[in-house]
Amino acid sequence: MIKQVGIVGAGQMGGGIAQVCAVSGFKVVLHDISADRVEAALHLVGDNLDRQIAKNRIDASLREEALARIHTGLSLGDLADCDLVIEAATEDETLKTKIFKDISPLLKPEALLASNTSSISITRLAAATDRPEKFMGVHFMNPVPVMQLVELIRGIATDDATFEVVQQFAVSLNKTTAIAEDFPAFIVNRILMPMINEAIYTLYEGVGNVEAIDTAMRLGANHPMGPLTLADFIGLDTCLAIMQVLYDGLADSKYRPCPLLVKYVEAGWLGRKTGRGFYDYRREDSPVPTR
Ligand SMILES: CC(=O)CC(=O)SCCNC(=O)CCNC(=O)[C@H](O)C(C)(C)COP(=O)(O)OP(=O)(O)OC[C@H]1O[C@@H](n2cnc3c(N)ncnc32)[C@H](O)[C@@H]1OP(=O)(O)O
Ligand SMILES: NC(=O)C1=CN([C@@H]2O[C@H](COP(=O)(O)OP(=O)(O)OC[C@H]3O[C@@H](n4cnc5c(N)ncnc54)[C@H](OP(=O)(O)O)[C@@H]3O)[C@@H](O)[C@H]2O)C=CC1
Repeated sequence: MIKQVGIVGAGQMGGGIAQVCAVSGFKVVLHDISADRVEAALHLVGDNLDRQIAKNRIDASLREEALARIHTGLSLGDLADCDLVIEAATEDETLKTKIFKDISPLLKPEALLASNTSSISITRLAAATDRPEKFMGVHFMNPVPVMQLVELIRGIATDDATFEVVQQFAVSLNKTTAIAEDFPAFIVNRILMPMINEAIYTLYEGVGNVEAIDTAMRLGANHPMGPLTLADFIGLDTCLAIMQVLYDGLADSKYRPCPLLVKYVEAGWLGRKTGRGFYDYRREDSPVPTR
C-alpha cells in the first residue's frame, strides 16, 4: 500500500509528479541535489494550483492541504520511509545508475523503486538496485498535471505484485496507463522523438525556418504545439539524450541525432529551461525564433 512517495530530481517532471501525488492525497518527499531547484519546484506547484483555483477547478483549501503534504529533502536518506520512490533526475544513465545504487540500501526492504526515464532500459537500471523485481518504469508526460497518460514499463525481473501496485497508483492519480515493452524510448518517444528530430533536420537543411515548421505542423497536422516549440518545452538536452539512446540501442542510422540539435545543446541552449533554444524566451512579450 503506497502512502508516501519519494521523488528524486525536482526539475519540471519531478515538480509535476509531486503536485499530482500531493493533490491525490499522497505524502511526498521531494529530493534534489540543489536547494534552489527544490524551492523553484515548490513555487511552480503553488503557481499551478493558484491557476486552478482562479479557474474554479479546485477549492482554495486543497492548495494548502496539497502543499502541506510535500516535504523536501536534500539527502537521499530523507526518502527512507517512502513506500515508492520515483526517480526523475536528468536523462543520463550513469547518473541514474548512481542514484539507484546509492538509494537502494537506504530504503525499507518492501519499498518499490521506479524511474521516470524517457528512454533508458528499465532492465539495466533495475540491475543497479538490490531489488530488480520491485523496480519498473513509470513514465509521466509533460506537463504532468495536464497530460492524461502514464506509460508503464516492466523490466525483465519486475514481478506482478509491483506492476499491479504501481498501475493502481497511476490510476489513483487520475491518469490513464499504457503498457510498453522495455525497448529504447518505449512507445511515446519511439514515435514522437524521431518526428521532432526530423523537424530539426528540416530546419538544418533549410526546408523551412522555425516559424514555418511550427506553423506547418500546428495548423497542417493539428498538433497543439509545433515540434520545435515542443522540443524547447521538453528540453533539448533531454531530446538529444533520447535520440542517442534510440541510435545506440537500435543501431539504425535513421535515429541519428541532427547535428543542429547537438550544436544547440553544446551551446547550452536547452530550450525554455535555460531561456533559449529554437526560440529566445528572455523577452517579456513573445518568444523570438533563433533561426
Ligand atoms: C519527452 C517525454 O519523455 C515525454 C513527453 O512528455 S513528450 C511531451 C508531451 N506533451 C505534449 O505533447 C504537450 C503538447 N502541448 C499541449 O498539449 C498543450 O500545448 C498544453 C496542454 C501544454 C497547453 O495547452 P494550451 O491550450 O496551449 O494552453 P492553456 O489553455 O493555457 O492550458 C491548458 C491547461 O494546461 C495547463 N497548463 C499549461 N501549461 C502548463 C504547465 N507547464 N504546467 C502545468 N499546467 C499547465 C493550463 O493551466 C490549463 O489548465 P486548465 O485546463 O485547468 O485551465
Ligand atoms: N522534459 C520532459 O518533457 C520529460 C522528461 N522526462 C524524464 O524525466 C526526467 C527529468 O526530466 P526533466 O524534469 O525534464 O529534467 P530537468 O532538467 O528539468 O530536471 C532534472 C533535475 O534533476 C536534478 N538532478 C541532477 N542530478 C541529480 C542527482 N544526482 N540527484 C537528484 N537530482 C538530480 C537536476 O538538478 P541540476 O539541474 O542542478 O543538475 C534537475 O533539478 C528525465 O529522465 C527525463 O527524460 C519524462 C517525461 C517528459
